[in-house]
Amino acid sequence: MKVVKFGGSSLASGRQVEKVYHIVASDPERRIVVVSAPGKRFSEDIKVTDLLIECAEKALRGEETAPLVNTIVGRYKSIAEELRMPMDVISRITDDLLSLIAGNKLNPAAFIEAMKASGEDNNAKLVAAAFRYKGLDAHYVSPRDAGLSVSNEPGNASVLPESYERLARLKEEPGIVVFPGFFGYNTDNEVITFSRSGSDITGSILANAVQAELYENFTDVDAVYAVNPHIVAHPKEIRELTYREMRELSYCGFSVFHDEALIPAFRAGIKVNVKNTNNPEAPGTLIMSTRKNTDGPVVGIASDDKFSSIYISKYMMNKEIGFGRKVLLILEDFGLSFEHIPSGIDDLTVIIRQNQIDTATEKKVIDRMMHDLDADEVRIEHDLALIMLVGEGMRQEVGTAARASKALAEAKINIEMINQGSSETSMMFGVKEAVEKKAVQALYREFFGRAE
Ligand SMILES: Nc1ncnc2c1ncn2[C@@H]1O[C@H](COP(=O)(O)OP(=O)(O)O)[C@@H](O)[C@H]1O
Ligand SMILES: N[C@@H](CC(=O)OP(=O)(O)O)C(=O)O
Repeated sequence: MKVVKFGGSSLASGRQVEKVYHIVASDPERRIVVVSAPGKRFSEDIKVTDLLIECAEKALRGEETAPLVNTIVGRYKSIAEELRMPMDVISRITDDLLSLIAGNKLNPAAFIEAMKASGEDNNAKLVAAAFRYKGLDAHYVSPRDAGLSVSNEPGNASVLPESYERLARLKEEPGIVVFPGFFGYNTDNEVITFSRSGSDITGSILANAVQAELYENFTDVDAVYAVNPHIVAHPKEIRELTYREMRELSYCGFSVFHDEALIPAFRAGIKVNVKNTNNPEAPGTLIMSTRKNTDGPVVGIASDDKFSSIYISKYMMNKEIGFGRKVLLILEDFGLSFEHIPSGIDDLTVIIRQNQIDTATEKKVIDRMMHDLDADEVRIEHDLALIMLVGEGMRQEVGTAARASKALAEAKINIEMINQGSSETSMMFGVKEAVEKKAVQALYREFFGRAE
């Protein structure tokens, strides 16, 4: 049995749903189909999830929502029309959306969650109806009925371990199960979503639960490329990746597969195959525990922006037992999670995601650090980009850092900081956001040669 997930780009129009139908119908092992909400049909288009968030916010402010409801329902309707399906499913989707909007708004976060999740929920109903209409024995299954319980963290849920045993029963379902991605239910039976792009996570959880032979993740590119195709045109396709490599890469910008979606598949030893809905014959990228390393030290280069660094300097810091603990305690008190902490003898830098800290908190953090740590200097800088060189092969090969630094120096890029992960499968370079693309392009040339 295979679990197959189709992203928003694969379900954005009737033509796309038609392709999805053929992919599912062509392999009887494709028995569990996880779907996202309809995504973008062209680059300026708006994802249904974003339309739903806007609609929920308007409803909370008491503003007119009818035009947005029309646009959202119109997205589903145009899919059904393109497929020449009966329209009864569209009436049910319209009723569902209208009753959600008219529903309880006492808890605004819960209201937004339910609206957001309806994108996937209604699309699963539509896709199941489309499959049936085209002759497949398919039916929608609700995450509530299937027992997908998640932590009570709106927009950032994690699956609860007890879900797996219940979800394993999906194996026994007759025909093809169409399951909405992106959300589960908390213990109070309220809808809670994963973080954005989280339908990948649902697919991985189901693959683990039913012990699938493969988790196929269908998107709109032929493979995971060695670098973001928006930064380097026609980059090299990656054939094989380890779970660890993919997690590092997706955490730092490879948006093609969600970093949190690796863990459930990894725990059950299920291979993940990233494939293209528009070119299903292409082999795609296989993600697994180990791979033959024939590609040199670096398999991929990822980058992400909007990081801040908190620089802390204190003479003789190296001798002060408990200094690191005090720094971490301050971060914890302010609810700040950190990404990296490169350190020297008398200083250390904490890298955090910028969206966690506003100007007022920034001042409080600096004051608290100056006071509690008795620091000589505490300074916060913003607008940093992190670039990750990733590859299991780096462990065996000497000189990767030197090659990377030389490539950046030749491109006249100043390196703000360097950090090598203790697993030795990744190396991080911090640069100013303004030179992020140039830096990634220089590193790509160094490790992969010119793009075709
Ligand atoms: N290294 C990479 N390899 C492939 N695609 C990438 C990479 N980095 C970023 N992307 C982007 O990820 C997109 C696919 O992810 P996403 O839009 O979330 O798809 P879906 O709608 O299928 O969930 C690609 O179209 C591409 O623009
Ligand atoms: N629709 C949700 C969840 C998701 O996974 O979408 P996509 O497969 O289009 O990335 C989002 O936009 O976040």
